[in-house]
Amino acid sequence: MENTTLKSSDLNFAKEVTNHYPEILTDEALDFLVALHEKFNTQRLSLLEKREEQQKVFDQGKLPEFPSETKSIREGDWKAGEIPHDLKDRRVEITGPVDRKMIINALNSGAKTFMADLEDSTSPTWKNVMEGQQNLFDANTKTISLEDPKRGKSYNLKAETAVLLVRPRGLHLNEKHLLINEEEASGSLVDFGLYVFHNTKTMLENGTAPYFYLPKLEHYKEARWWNEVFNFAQEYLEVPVGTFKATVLVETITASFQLDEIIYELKDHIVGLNCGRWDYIFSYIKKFRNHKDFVVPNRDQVTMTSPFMEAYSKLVIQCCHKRGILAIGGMAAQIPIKNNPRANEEAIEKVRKDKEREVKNGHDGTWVAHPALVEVALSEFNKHMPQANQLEVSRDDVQISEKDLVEIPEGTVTEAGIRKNINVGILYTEAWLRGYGAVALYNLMEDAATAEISRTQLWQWLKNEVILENGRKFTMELYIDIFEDEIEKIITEYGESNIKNTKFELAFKLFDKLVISERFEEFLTLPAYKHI
Ligand SMILES: CC(=O)SCCNC(=O)CCNC(=O)[C@H](O)C(C)(C)COP(=O)(O)OP(=O)(O)OC[C@H]1O[C@@H](n2cnc3c(N)ncnc32)[C@H](O)[C@@H]1OP(=O)(O)O
Ligand SMILES: O=CC(=O)O
Ligand SMILES: [Mg+2]
Repeated sequence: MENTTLKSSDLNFAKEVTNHYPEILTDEALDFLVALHEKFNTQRLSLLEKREEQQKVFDQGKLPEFPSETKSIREGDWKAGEIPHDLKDRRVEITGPVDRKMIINALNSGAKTFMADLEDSTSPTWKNVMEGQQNLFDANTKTISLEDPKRGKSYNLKAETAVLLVRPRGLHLNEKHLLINEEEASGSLVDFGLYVFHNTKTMLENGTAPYFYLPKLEHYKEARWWNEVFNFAQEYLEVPVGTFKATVLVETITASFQLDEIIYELKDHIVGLNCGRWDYIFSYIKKFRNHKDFVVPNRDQVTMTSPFMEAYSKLVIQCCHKRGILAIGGMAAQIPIKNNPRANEEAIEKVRKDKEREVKNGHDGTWVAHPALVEVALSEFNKHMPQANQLEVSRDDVQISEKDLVEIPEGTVTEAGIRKNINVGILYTEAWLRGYGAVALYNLMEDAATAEISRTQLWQWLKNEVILENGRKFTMELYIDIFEDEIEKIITEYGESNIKNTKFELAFKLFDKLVISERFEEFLTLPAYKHI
């Protein structure tokens, strides 16, 4: 174990913390968080600064390139380490927040694996984060259960459950309720640290191990940081290097240019890459937002068959299989539609087609957002992939260039698209402020990544005063007109008196500021986090 100079007495709770969750925040666990913070927080902050420097380069009109300094890694003949037995077949992965009921439902859903999410689909209130850790602990000790007396329902684990993976928060998010040496802790390190501290022993006894999804990486040096965090934690907890496993989300445009490098940095721990399509679209718009003539059409016109999205997903498959790891697909946003069988059938058909495309392209697995979609995805993967995975599919036929990865999708920007972005963005922000990180809106799953697309598009269209399909220019005046109109609609729908019991007033202000500010906010959750 390494010597540290900070002690747990250097850790304080923010004054608004009233529940210290003594079973989760034990003295020993806090010592571990302090050690992680001391060793890795400064590096985390400097990686975030590097992101800002990179943005300045993009703002000058530059585009990403395959890095010259790592050519030998890209061209080298090497493979990542072994995939453990319980991660070899990941044909259907269900995802969802760390809510107690949803954890039980997801583990029982029939999916091969379950990604318990402290990121895109969790609003990181102190309660959500701490209770989430308790729920994960209870899931691993198989003691998790829940009674819902109002609905007369009991929730218990089935004999056979999905393999558990956990997604900690991204590097950009602080945990403001924990102050270490007067600095806010890192959300990533708190989520990761508490999880491995409390669960490693039990998981190893159960024949599995702590498995992670690592979100929003922008550079291979961020993968290196995570690798060092894994190594440090494994040594601290006295388990062998390579015990923990990671699947990295490829959900930033810059990561696509460094796939081999990311795998290489994490090669003792990595078992897969995943196409996080929603954040990827967000990142694409965000990074090139200041490029001349860069306009991405309405959100619903950007799909997995848009050339830049197709290029990226195929490159992920090719690169993963070359290095012996799994290429997991992404999330179709459709969820089951109650009380409208025809619309439901259409939604399910969209999911089916998406999964068919993924498996035929060579993906080894995919994501679903809802238990009722497990069967749809399973049957597509079973049909086209009878074996556990398709690592043998090399996709050497695919040649993806730097240009292919950034090709601007064709389409239109419409007033309806603007209205939808405002409406969905506000509804999501309001829910997030109340502690809900994933919601169903207009029969689609919305979470932080999809909401980011909405507000980033508005910012970018407004800044560039794009010409809409109807020939009008999207000026500030037009934005204000539409925004006020959309607010009116929400107020009418909810009723003046009900609005007072919601977070809409704050959501209106926050969302409007995100859109009209001269300075682009890197993540909408950063200003919103001040309010939860
Ligand atoms: C871009 C990305 O990062 S994608 C990954 C992150 N996002 C997600 O994981 C979103 C996951 N999905 C969800 O959170 C939910 O499906 C929502 C919020 C979209 C819709 O949830 P609901 O409105 O509760 O849906 P619905 O009423 O149809 O749920 C029916 C049942 O399924 C359960 N359920 C729904 N989705 C899930 C899920 N993902 N995992 C586990 N259980 C679920 C509900 O809890 C409910 O259970 P119950 O019958 O025992 O009460
Ligand atoms: O995290 C997944 C995404 O699509 O974003
Ligand atoms: Mg994401």
